[in-house]
Amino acid sequence: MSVEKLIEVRNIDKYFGPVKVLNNVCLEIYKGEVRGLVGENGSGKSTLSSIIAGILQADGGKMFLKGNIYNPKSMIDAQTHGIGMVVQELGTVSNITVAENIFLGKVNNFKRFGIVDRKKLYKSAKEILERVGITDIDPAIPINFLNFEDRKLIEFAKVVDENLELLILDETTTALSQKGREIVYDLVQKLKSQNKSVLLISHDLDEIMKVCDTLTVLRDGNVITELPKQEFEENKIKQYMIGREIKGHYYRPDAEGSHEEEVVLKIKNLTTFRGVKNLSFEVHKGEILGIGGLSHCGMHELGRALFGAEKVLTGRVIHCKTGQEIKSPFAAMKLNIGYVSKDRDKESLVLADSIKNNIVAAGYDKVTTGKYFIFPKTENKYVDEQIESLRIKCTSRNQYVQYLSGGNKQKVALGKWLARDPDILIVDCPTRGVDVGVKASIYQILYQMKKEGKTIIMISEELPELIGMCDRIIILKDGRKTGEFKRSPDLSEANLIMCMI
Ligand SMILES: Nc1ncnc2c1ncn2[C@@H]1O[C@H](COP(=O)(O)OP(=O)(O)OP(=O)(O)O)[C@@H](O)[C@H]1O
Repeated sequence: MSVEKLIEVRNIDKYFGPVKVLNNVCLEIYKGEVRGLVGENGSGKSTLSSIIAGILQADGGKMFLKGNIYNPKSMIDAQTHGIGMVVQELGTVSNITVAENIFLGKVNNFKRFGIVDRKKLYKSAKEILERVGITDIDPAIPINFLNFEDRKLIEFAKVVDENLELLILDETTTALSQKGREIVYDLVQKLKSQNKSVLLISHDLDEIMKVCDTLTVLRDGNVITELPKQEFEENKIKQYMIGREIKGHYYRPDAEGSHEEEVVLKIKNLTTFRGVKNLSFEVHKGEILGIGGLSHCGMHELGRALFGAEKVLTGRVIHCKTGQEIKSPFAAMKLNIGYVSKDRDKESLVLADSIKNNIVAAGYDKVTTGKYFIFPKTENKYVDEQIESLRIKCTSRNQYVQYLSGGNKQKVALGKWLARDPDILIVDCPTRGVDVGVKASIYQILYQMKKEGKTIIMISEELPELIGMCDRIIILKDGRKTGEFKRSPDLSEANLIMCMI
């Protein structure tokens, strides 16, 4: 890290309507520095980084880039100044190719005699992909063919060009599996060695402590402290973030697995259109079953198939109590099965609607009195219980979900199903983007559900979460089961990884 200052953010204020979300924020990033930015959900991290990346404009304060006033009017303007950001949710455009996404707005540069030279376009895109370490994605395919993780990686390729001086990563790694994360960490190291800078937003404190040189903690829009690497200490950082100590167990406290005898779901020779290949297993009442693996292992498709939302080629998912086959989300919901998708903005939430309507959407039968009546009081209580227990940071239950921070959106996606109290809950990356305090509460809620005899199927890319919470873990590779582990104090990440690669 050099002593040359790249960017200085001085006394930045930001309001959304009457609400002040950044208050007099100051931040400096030096050349070759990897700076972490942490804070609770809704503390202002994305807002601050969006201002630096030209996506939002500040209401007060100044920014300087290499000593000169810096006031980007748009993301493209920021990029021409060497500042690129990978946003929290999907930043790619559907229905066009990977290459067209990479060269969005610049495809005309590949025109010869009025026609786009596709060969040249794909070749250039391939070079860019390789530059960031992505070798297995064909630039000519429509981006819709890729899963969430690969689409996220394409965004890296888009922002990392020779011009880049500061790369901002907003909660990107939690959307990635281990392989994707390694690509990102390698890239961060490469940029650092070239004296370029990185601003890394993450709720994964292990990652922050490993990757960053310095750290800024935000709370309620205020900078609480700045720490150099030698002062990084997990508990201290958590305390700065949430202003109190996290007491009790983070994961569940018991060391041995347990569940009832009763089998609630039977999966028989399941093969889906994408991902899953000839998979058979059973899930029990009162069990937390973990499903893990690398990004393309089929675990996300499996989650969708268990909820009847994925095209099944052969095999069956059977609800044992009724003997019914689960063939659609409607059938699954009638059997009191819930599902939280990894792709929360597209599959779990209606962004242009209120928190209240999103949470009630899965539970109309729970708030209806008699056959037809919904009393506002009952409905509001149903929603407010989730807002309180998950500490959803919002102006009111009527606030539109699109105006919530990423982590708070995730809480709404989860609250929608927790409120319904399902007998079987399938959660795909349940704590993605959620801060450490709420993460602990979510784990407690899931453990409590298990103790009440509910079944939870937890699909996760976070191995500590699987080890910490599950009674049993199934590992998939190329859509097939390659390992199965019972809960044990001796179980390590290395045991699981052996079956993943
Ligand atoms: N467009 C918007 N309109 C109104 N309020 C907004 C808007 N965008 C963000 N907010 C609010 O600003 C506050 C800060 O949000 P921000 O996304 O910066 O938080 P964050 O620290 O990045 O959170 P997370 O860890 O959950 O991603 C939140 O209370 C959020 O609801």
